[in-house]
Amino acid sequence: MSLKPDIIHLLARARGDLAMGLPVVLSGAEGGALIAAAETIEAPRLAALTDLARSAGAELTLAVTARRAETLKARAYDGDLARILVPEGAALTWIRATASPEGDLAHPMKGPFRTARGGDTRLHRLALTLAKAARLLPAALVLPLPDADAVAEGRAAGLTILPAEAAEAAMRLASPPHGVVSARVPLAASHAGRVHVFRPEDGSEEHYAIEIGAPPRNAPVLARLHSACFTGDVLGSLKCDCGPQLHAALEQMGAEGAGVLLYLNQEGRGIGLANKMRAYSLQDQGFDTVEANHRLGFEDDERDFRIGAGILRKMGFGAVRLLTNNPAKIDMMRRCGIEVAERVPLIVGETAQNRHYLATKARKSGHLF
Ligand SMILES: Nc1nc2c(ncn2[C@@H]2O[C@H](COP(=O)(O)OP(=O)(O)OP(=O)(O)O)[C@@H](O)[C@H]2O)c(=O)[nH]1
Ligand SMILES: [Zn+2]
Repeated sequence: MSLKPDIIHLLARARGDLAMGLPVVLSGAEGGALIAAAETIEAPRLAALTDLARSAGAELTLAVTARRAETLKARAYDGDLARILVPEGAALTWIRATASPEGDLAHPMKGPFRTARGGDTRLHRLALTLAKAARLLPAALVLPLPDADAVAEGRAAGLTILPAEAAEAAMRLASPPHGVVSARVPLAASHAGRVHVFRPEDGSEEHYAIEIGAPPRNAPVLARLHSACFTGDVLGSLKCDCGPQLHAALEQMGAEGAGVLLYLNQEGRGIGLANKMRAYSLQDQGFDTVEANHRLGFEDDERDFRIGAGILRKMGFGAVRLLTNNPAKIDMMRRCGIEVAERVPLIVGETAQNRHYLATKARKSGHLF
């Protein structure tokens, strides 16, 4: 048996390396690229990357999503992304300010930015996918490596070498979490509570299922797919309706005697807590929840609902009565092969502070209130 890591392990290493400011080598058919996350790279490694670019005569670019490019008024010739040319001698502050909207209003005239046009953008796209998977800002420095020798230098320096094609294929696949353990937990909403812990094969966050009673597997189960919201669920934030929705769903399951609530660690609709807090800062500058996501470079919703569907199936549920106001969740469940026999509305927790947030969800995301 080989002890070598496979592509799933290498992907987990790549996410960890990027999160800690280490570059990663993406290897292609011939050469590849050296990539680093704009949010975490520090000055000495940026200097090393710039030196390498200069000595190799290669163009260092900052890949950003088309959403971020729109805010920066940078031309996105590549559809969903733009490759901003990093000017000679650009400092770390330039990289960070281009990647992050924190200072956009204070310094509105950042550009003009020059962007690359033509050529292969595959590795840039993969770099952005990896940055998002590491819950970082979606912006990555990309330095093309001309040949196998350059890739070998990265290996010699101890960097993670990620075969690009295999990585793309592996990231497209859903990684169904497997059940690790379950135990009885009596809850205020029901004494017949049981918490199951699920662990994805790809080394990403664990997810939880809270089973109330003993719902039969051959009938639609009262179900809630709840995405983690540290501020709402734990702190009782008034900016959203998550906490009241969490408790109301459990209470309804307790009252009916059966149900399943999936607690999915997809904080901030899949962008992570740090990025959600960045979005909250933008909301304090007057942007709504969707605009804030876009200015950061994200789509409205970055969650992968295949995870929730996979957990339901692992638990033996094929049909649900889904507690939600979000029609996209119903569509996603159906597309993932879970029958939605009924939508059960879950309208609780409106406050003076979240009225605007809920109105935006209704107007822009089609929520049914
Ligand atoms: N990015 C971002 N995420 C937010 C914001 N406010 C709340 N969230 C997150 O949004 C998610 C809310 O998820 P859900 O409770 O599943 O809500 P939903 O998709 O609106 O659908 P239903 O509640 O089922 O109707 C949680 O992960 C929160 O952390 C925000 O302003 N920006
Ligand atoms: Zn919330």
